[in-house]
Amino acid sequence: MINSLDPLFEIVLQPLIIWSTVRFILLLMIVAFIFLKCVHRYLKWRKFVAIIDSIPGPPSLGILGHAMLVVQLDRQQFEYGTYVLLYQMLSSTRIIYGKEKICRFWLGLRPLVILFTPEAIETILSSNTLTDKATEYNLLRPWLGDGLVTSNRIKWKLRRKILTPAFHFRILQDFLPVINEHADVLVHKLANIAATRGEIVEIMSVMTLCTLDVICETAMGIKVKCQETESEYVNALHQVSELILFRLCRPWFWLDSIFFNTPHGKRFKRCLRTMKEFTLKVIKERKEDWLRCRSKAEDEKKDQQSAGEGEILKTASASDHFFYGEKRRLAFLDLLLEQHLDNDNMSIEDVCDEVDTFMFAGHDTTAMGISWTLYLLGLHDDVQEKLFEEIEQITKNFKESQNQFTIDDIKQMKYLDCVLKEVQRLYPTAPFIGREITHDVEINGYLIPKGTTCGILTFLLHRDPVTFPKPEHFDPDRFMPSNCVKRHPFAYIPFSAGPRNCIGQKFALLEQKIIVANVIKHFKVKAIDHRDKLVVTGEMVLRSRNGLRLLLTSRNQQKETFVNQNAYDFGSDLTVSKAETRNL
Ligand code: HEM
Repeated sequence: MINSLDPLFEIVLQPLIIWSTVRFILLLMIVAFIFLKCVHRYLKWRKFVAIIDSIPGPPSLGILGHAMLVVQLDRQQFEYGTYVLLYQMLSSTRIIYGKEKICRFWLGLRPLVILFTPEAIETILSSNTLTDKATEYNLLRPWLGDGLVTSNRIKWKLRRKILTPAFHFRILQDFLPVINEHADVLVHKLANIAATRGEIVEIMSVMTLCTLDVICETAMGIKVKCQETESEYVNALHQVSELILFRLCRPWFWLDSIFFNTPHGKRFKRCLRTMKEFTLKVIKERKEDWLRCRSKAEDEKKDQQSAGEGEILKTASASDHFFYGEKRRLAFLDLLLEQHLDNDNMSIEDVCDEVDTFMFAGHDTTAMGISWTLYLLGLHDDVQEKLFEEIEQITKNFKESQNQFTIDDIKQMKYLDCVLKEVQRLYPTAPFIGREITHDVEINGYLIPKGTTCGILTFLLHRDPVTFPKPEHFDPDRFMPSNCVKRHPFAYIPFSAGPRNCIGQKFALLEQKIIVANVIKHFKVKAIDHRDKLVVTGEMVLRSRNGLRLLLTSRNQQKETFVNQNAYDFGSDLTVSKAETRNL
């Protein structure tokens, strides 16, 4: 019997047994490999946690990190939201960790290292290899996609190269009439509000609409008249920025599949749709103009070619008609469209990402810069009067037909320059700059390992009592050239520094100067609330959650004919902001 099974055993069963054994050994090896990999990962993670925990910071709760703090703060039901409390806690980091000059937190499994001294910040910002934005910026991606603020590495480098010419001084100079025009509309609007509303104005909401008008017409080449009609875009923008912060401090909402199925996520999507519709409209209108002008230029070219070679030289100006036009204006959006339509360097999605990015970065920032400036001027009468004298001195020399500030006038606004700088010191529009640590670095004797988020708090940096004695004191003279000589180059960085500094800073200064000069020329401003009454919070930009209220008085009632002039129609409802202070 056994003998009859032998061939069967040899032919069928033996290979089966061998194969099963091999499979078992292979499986064992795979399991052992996965196990060892997990152990390796775990040991690596333990080492990483040990390194991070050697940096001074509050004790945390394992994988929840400091997220439990958010849950505890949520229970306080603070009127202006948990994020405000968190921000105020971060802003007091120096009180506890001032000696160590560094502090770390855990956002779930992500370590966040906070820096607030010039030397430490220089190490990060001056590096050509640490240019990636922090992973947390990914929360902006559903909105800003891969635009200049959020993109990294090759994409960012290429975009930065393409977009830099749009902010050339010669081009900015051509924007002066547009900025002056919108400042004029603003002055009329403020006069109207003052006349019909008992003169108290919440300035942030008014200013946001003005700067949105400016960015749309200068950078996008489109008149949107936000100052004269209500803007759904601005309301949606406020909600989106609040929701991003809501999400940021709750790591359990970082997964899209979870967040977008919550009521907050659904509201985020609705607001995003409103904003995208607005930017798409802007792009569509300009693209149609662009195509119309291009075909017109091509027709002219053909006509001139058939007329003879001598005429061909003229074609350049014909095709440039649109870009430079009679007013010599090259909108930033045209540059994008040129890359999209002519050079195939950008898809239409890329254009949308950049438009969304610049619409946001180009208006909310300057709106806050101007609002904080007017607010602080409203608290410091002496500074306001000195500034008014400077402006008077300039306008006294206006030629007879001149009613706008020119580039030479702006160059003379030296005191205003100091005022704007001091405002950005105390209330930096961008209060937080985040970088991804992509290779180990050493700061203040502590190793910051790859995979850490580095947070630069300009709000704290600018309050360093060594660099800025009596840091809470508002004193524009700090920025007189002779007082800046010995200052560390990274002690004051409202526009960031190094390769990823603000591309729009010259634009921002120009716009802020023209608008502030126009307002102060026409009104005396007085702040209603003292600084300790403000609920200051570092959202995407630094704002006061309970507003910045100003009392406006016309400087010369007799001369001011605009008050009841109705030169501009602002609609029946002058309530321009529906800023929601939802308790997130
Ligand atoms: C008072 C006004 C402004 C302030 C204080 C400001 C500040 C800043 C800061 C601090 C950064 C670096 C952010 C980071 O690294 O996370 C930045 C980047 C940027 N800003 Fe501004 N900004 C202002 C106005 C503007 C304007 C008017 C525009 C456009 C017209 C603009 C466009 C940008 C862009 C595109 C970036 C990203 C640059 C890059 O990563 O290469 N900003 N800004």
